Amino acid sequence: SREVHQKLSPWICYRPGPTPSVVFLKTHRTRASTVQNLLFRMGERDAATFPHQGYNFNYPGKFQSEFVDELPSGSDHFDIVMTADPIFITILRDPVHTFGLSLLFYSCLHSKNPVTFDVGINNHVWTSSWPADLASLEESFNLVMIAEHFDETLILLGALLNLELKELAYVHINSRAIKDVHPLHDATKAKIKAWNNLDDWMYGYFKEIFLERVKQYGRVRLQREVKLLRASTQRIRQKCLARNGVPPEELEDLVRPWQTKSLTILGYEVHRNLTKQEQGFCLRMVLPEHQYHAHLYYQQYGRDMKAG
Ligand SMILES: Nc1ncnc2c1ncn2[C@@H]1O[C@H](COP(=O)(O)OS(=O)(=O)O)[C@@H](OP(=O)(O)O)[C@H]1O
Repeated sequence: SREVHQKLSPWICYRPGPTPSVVFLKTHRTRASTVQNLLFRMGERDAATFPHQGYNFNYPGKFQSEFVDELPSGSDHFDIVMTADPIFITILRDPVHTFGLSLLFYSCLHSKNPVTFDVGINNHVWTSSWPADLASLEESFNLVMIAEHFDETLILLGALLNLELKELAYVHINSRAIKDVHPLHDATKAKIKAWNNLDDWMYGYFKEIFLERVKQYGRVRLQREVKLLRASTQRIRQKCLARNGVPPEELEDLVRPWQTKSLTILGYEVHRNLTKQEQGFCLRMVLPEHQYHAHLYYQQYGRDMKAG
């Protein structure tokens, strides 16, 4: 909205050079909002165009380029959805941890193999086309991040998109309040795994590929860079954050995450004694996704996003 936009506008710093075109497939409860936040920051840096259709492109319907119905003047669907050689990225997490959470979050969610559904392959039963489907997914995606190795995959993302350490700094977006975190018993974990056998299989497949990528990159080099990333992120968090894990009622509208009926989602408060430039950076790092969408929309179209 205009208000969000006005509070955020001082930060923009375009970077010269070619700007990559990126497609990020956002899976559910996989730490994807945290990745999305840094991709939004990168897009702003590059004055990129973002497609919008509400907040979620009609999910759980399939994505269609026609959804991107409001285009900046002078562009057409082809420009926006099909730019040459986009970089495809997604993130997966062990289904044991995402499954129950997804159901709590989205009552409309497909109840079996929700992540397989998210990536667009048959999520009901194993069919003989499954191995080929996975292979073609692997071919389509330049990087499948693995949430359990978040910082390691972030380094791979940084290498792919040519991002600096500062641009990879993050806070955990969409964290649940501790009262809403219930550890699972082993028997429940086994049941979830069996119920979501396709998600589990896909996760295992891409985890192997990730480990292979790590080998190619160089384990020692990766660990060294992860250490640097953690130190830099730590410094940035100290500089930016006045408070972590703040309940919604104590946050101003700008930084209050969207809440669900069953879960409390926590947010962050940014220090007040920052320069305008620093404040622009720090606010963006903690900005919940709805506010960030609204800001990008306003920036692109010069008007507020329609409700709904
Ligand atoms: N970097 C990093 N490390 C560890 N955990 C992280 C990280 N980033 C996000 N999170 C946790 O990811 C959960 C939210 O996932 P999503 O952003 O995919 O959720 S959503 O579907 O978009 O709502 C949510 O998990 P829970 O707090 O367990 O619910 C976030 O706290």
